[in-house]
Amino acid sequence: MSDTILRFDGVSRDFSSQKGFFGGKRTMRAVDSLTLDVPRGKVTGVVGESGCGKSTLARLALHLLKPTAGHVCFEGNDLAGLTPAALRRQRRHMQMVFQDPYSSINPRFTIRDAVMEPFQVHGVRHTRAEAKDKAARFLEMAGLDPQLAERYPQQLSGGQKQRVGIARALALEPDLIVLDEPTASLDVSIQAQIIALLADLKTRLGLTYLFISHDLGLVRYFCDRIVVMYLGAAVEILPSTDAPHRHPYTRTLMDSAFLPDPERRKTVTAMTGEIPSAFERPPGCAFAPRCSLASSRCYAEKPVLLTTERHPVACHHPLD
Ligand SMILES: Nc1ncnc2c1ncn2[C@@H]1O[C@H](COP(=O)(O)OP(=O)(O)OP(=O)(O)O)[C@@H](O)[C@H]1O
Repeated sequence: MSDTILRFDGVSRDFSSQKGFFGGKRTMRAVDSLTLDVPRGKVTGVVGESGCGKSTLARLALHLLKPTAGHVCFEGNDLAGLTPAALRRQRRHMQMVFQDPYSSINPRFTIRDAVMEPFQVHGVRHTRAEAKDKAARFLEMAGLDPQLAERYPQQLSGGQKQRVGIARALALEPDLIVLDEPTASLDVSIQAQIIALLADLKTRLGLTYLFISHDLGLVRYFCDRIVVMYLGAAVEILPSTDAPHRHPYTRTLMDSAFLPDPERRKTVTAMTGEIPSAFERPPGCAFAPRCSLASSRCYAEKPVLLTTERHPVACHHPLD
């Protein structure tokens, strides 16, 4: 079995939109030539400012979106090359937890129906009694009293709803779970409980997580490695949470986070300048207009993600 469960190989994703009332279509690149291995059994965090392509990456991972270019391979299989039936079989092994799990669930479903729905969608045959038993087991695994199964989502708190979202993701016994801002809409204390639950499930079930978040403190706490994205591209892949930041963007981003530990707290640096438009990408480094180290080369030549002696970084002038 390969150490890599999921691989993005030169993946790009474009979106088109109408330009003005009489204008033609114009295209923006939300994910740009991304090559990334997601190692089995680890938590890979994806961070970056709003609009940098994190959610698009999450959807590409599960083939909820098709890449415009490149390949997304799960367990070595290019998802775009699978028949619909084979893709459905693969999807059983890869699930997603959304920020708001109930945005995609029928509000007239009971909690039990919501947890059992993946069995129907994926054609997993169970008698009603077996399905009920399984739903109770997964609710318990997600830290919920199975007695809640008869209730409706609107009768649950935010944290309980997210636990139902997690139970639903577990129902098909996946290997990979993509977590797209799973705690972003929860209170801090509930957030901590959900993260503790996810950490426990990962150990117990040997899961792999792709964890999308804009919360840098949380990513540093929960993830084994961190992918830093900027305008659709991975600019640095930190192999551990204490690895030195070599891309000027990573350093500014990390320094702009508020750290609870006063020992580790640095002077907070605000990110200045605007992110270039994804409709009109600059020819060189997309971070150059905001970077104090930018040279003429940075404006002219796009840096590629190269594995230096330390770890992959896409910068002409990486920091020591
Ligand atoms: N379906 C779509 N149609 C057109 N543009 C889209 C679509 N989905 C995403 N985009 C655009 O792609 C870019 C990346 O969006 P994405 O949601 O992936 O970013 P993000 O990093 O997850 O942002 P946030 O943290 O705010 O959720 C944005 O400019 C967004 O407007």
